[in-house]
Amino acid sequence: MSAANPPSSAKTSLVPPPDAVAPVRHPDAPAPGTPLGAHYDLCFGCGGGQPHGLHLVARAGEGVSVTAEFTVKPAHQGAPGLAHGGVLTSALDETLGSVNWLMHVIAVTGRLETDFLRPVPVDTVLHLDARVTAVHGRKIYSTATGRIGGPDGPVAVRADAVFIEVKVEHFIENGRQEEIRAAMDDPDQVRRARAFEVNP
Ligand SMILES: CCCCCCCCCCCC(=O)SCCNC(=O)CCNC(=O)[C@H](O)C(C)(C)COP(=O)(O)OP(=O)(O)OC[C@H]1O[C@@H](n2cnc3c(N)ncnc32)[C@H](O)[C@@H]1OP(=O)(O)O
Repeated sequence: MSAANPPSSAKTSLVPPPDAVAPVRHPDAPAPGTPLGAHYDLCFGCGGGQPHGLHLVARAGEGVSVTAEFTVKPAHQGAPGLAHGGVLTSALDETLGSVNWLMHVIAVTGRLETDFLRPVPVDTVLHLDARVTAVHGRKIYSTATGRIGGPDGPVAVRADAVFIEVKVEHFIENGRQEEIRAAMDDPDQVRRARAFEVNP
């Protein structure tokens, strides 16, 4: 194994360590049922201004959980008439990313493992559900499902993930300046806060 392709190890395990703690919903988190809106207008997952994006719509759930819907469009195909697996993983990633906001924590995906259980045809609405299961230091352990045929339909995809809490500097130091400036100037205060402040 080369250094450029390090092996996964216990450090990247998706199983929380024994001394992990339960996630805590921030007192100012939006009430269950409240739409979360996009954290960034050009986000591939949730941004309304991203013509090639998923336009996923997420809502706060109970505790540290969210629900979301994503409609598979013809642009999302892999096999003829079926959603591309990477697109479905993106929908899971976006849903899992949005749930961290209920703790008012900024975090990025460290590891994401997806199970594909059923094919998902074009025009299907994928009903997503994500929740944080445990927190250990900066590591946030979470899980998500995507169902078809309705919110209580069969599970088509599922994922487990570890997100890593980061400071806002993560984006400022690594992102492109023109997009960072545009996001900071966003007149939508909630969206600007979700992108750049932990405790607005
Ligand atoms: C503006 C929009 C806002 C809102 C943002 C919302 C965005 C939503 C979009 C969906 C989400 C995405 O796709 S986010 C984009 C995709 N992800 C990324 O680009 C992340 C790229 N990776 C990185 O930048 C880095 O590797 C980090 C930040 C993840 C970790 O680097 P670091 O900060 O130096 O931290 P490090 O010391 O290495 O590790 C800290 C702890 O995390 C553990 N850890 C580190 N990497 C992993 C890993 N892959 N899997 C498991 N665990 C890991 C370590 O073992 C350690 O545990 P211990 O020793 O403490 O026990």
